[in-house]
Amino acid sequence: MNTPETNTPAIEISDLACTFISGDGKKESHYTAVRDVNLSIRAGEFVSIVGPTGCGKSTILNMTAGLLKPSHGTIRIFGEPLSGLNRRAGYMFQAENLMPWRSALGNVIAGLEFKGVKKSEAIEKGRHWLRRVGLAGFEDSYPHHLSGGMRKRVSMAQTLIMDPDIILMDESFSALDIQTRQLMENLLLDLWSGEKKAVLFITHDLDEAISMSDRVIVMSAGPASHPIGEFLIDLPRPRDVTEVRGDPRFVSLHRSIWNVLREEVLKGYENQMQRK
Ligand SMILES: Nc1ncnc2c1ncn2[C@@H]1O[C@H](COP(=O)(O)OP(=O)(O)OP(=O)(O)O)[C@@H](O)[C@H]1O
Repeated sequence: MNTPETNTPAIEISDLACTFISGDGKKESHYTAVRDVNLSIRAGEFVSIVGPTGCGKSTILNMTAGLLKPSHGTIRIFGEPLSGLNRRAGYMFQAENLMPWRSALGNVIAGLEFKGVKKSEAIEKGRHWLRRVGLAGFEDSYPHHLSGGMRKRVSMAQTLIMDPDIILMDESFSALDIQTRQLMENLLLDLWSGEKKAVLFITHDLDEAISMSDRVIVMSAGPASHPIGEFLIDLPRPRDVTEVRGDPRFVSLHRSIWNVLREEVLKGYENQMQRK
């Protein structure tokens, strides 16, 4: 039987808007990046947001992380209105966020140490998570001795060791070469299938979105960007992100989503050029 907690959406975004105000006080300019955003993500669901460049994907993610305050609307996390940092979420950015002066193990356990977990317990958990991301034996290596893919694995362990109910990922793998990227995507799916966290995944890459997600949301071009399409990805799991791309259903989903996305991408470029 489901508990009330599992029936409640992990993330519920209602009438969300974000207007950026810039200027020096004498001359202000307002830019509404997103408006009328409504989105609900179940516990354990993997949802990707795709959209043209500058449509506000990161803005939505930052508001869901509690790093940016909405200008309008509400975000509920497991039913509770979000105010301040989203403490039920772990966040993985595109950029490197490892501390260069700490070893791989030191980086992985930093969050637990900050929370006051006993050192011996944190180390045991850290070793366990490094093993799970395929980095057993690299506990004492420093970030500058690790490849980009290995550093990403450390970041993943660093996020998952905190056991968040929600994982927020912003273009997390886009800086990696294609082979490493697909390895990381499969690793993430593998870990996710065991842990069943809610994942909100932002990407430019439609193939990546389809191959990983339960649902793909398409955003309109900005300003005042909002979801304009929602596609259920009914591909069987477990999935291999490379193999699934050859599935005829993948190809037909790709075509349907791209039909909606293509026009927005063109509009997005035009709008960006006009703002220059
Ligand atoms: N602090 C800010 N002040 C003013 N405008 C901003 C600010 N942050 C973002 N914007 C604008 O808001 C819009 C949405 O930005 P955001 O980074 O969320 O888009 P995105 O979809 O994640 O972009 P990309 O796909 O290129 O990463 C963009 O046009 C951006 O220029």
